[in-house]
Amino acid sequence: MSDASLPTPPAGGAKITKQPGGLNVPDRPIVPFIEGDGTGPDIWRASVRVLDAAVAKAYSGKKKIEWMEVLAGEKAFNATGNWLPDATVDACRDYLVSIKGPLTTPVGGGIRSLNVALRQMLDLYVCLRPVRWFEGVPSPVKKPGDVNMTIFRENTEDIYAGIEFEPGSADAQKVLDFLQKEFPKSFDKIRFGTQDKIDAWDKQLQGIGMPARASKVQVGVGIKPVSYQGTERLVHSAITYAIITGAKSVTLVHKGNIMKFSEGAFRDFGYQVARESFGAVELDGGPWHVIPEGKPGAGIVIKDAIADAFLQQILLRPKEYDVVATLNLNGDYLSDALAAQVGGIGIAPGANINYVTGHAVFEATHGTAPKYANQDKVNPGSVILSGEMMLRYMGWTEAADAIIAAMDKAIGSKRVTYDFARLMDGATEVKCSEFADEIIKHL
Ligand SMILES: NC(=O)C1=CN([C@@H]2O[C@H](COP(=O)(O)OP(=O)(O)OC[C@H]3O[C@@H](n4cnc5c(N)ncnc54)[C@H](OP(=O)(O)O)[C@@H]3O)[C@@H](O)[C@H]2O)C=CC1
Ligand SMILES: O=C(O)CCC(=O)C(=O)O
Ligand SMILES: [Mg+2]
Repeated sequence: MSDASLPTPPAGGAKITKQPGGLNVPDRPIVPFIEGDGTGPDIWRASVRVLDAAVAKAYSGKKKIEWMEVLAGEKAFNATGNWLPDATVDACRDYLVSIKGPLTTPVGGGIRSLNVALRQMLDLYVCLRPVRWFEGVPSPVKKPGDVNMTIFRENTEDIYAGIEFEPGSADAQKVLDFLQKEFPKSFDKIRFGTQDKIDAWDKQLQGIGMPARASKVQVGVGIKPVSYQGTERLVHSAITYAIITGAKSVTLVHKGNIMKFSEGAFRDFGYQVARESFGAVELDGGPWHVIPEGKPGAGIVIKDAIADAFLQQILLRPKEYDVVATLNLNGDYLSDALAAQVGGIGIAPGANINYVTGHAVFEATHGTAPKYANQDKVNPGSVILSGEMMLRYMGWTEAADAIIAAMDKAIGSKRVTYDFARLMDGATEVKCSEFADEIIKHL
């Protein structure tokens, strides 16, 4: 590990710590931040000014965040030769609460996702992504105000666990050989798992005039673990959140008709958690459940939906859903789709949280949007609202409320970044930094 990766704790700041029932937040907490790749630096520069201004205004200078930069992604690699230095992970662990910009992940080969790695290393099992509409934001749907959902995406399991074997590699062949020996019926379901099957297919192709090919076995294999404990902690968090916020329902979104023992298990585990931890009972013979009278959250319906149907339902009948609990990959797709319904991922915030240890890393739903890097152009709203979630998590609700109110007014002023301006009648396009100025003006 190079020394360049070691952060310098700001003098005068103190650590946030976990205490029973919540966090202990000093008046000058040290909060590590990762600037991010691509548009990350532009967005962070704009966002940090809004967060600081909101805190200064809300507490008249009595409270202040002491920011501590930690390196990850391209900036870390250039400075240290390491994409995700241990010192960065250690800082996020030691200081409990941190915030990050997006980090690039190459498609196919290359490094695995640093974003996913950080979530796994800190066991941040909930990816919390609230989706709401701000008055005036242009949207492709008729009634964007009907969308008010909170996604609880499982953050540590599923295909994102990263247990994958490269097509044509010796390891992939080992896995295929194991399946062939131990689970021959399952192996037989792999359409092109043996040379015989490939040759037979090539022959069919030649039958319709295609030239002969010398193709080999090349099967990429991924493993999709879904455990009871992983599901339990996610669904428990979602139902608890529904109780605290007075939500009407929690919907378990899965593709359990096809992936019976992974996504189907998620649904069954979810209902089990509802019954065993919250006393829910079957509604009209099941499978939906309801929390009965006399229990906290009485009346909350725990239901489920198959992911493909759910994606059309959220467009047609969004009012029927509020808290959503789902697996890692579904949650990834759903977050962007729902964000688009309320105006795009320019204002889609998120948090990765372990409610047991208190560790939390706040980050936008969007990625690095590399084509706009260093143009001071994109919407900083997602990171600003992720910061708002962070302030709320820290108990600094006055500052968080001030940001929401100012964001509302800034959007109302129609001085907005390109993503909104291109769809909003009578809007003036402003830069990323200028949109931050607009929010600060309304604090
Ligand atoms: N948590 C993380 O750090 C994440 C990282 N990534 C990584 O980011 C990289 C790029 O991913 P990509 O698939 O292009 O997805 P991105 O989310 O980075 O960008 C896709 C499109 O979304 C719009 N967009 C994104 N951010 C903003 C913003 N702040 N304001 C306004 N519009 C925005 C732009 O749309 P338009 O073109 O219409 O203007 C952009 O072209 C990949 O390496 C990916 O792995 C992706 C997601 C999350
Ligand atoms: O890690 C990445 O690069 C992408 C992750 C992602 O899309 C997400 O978490 O929403
Ligand atoms: Mg995503």
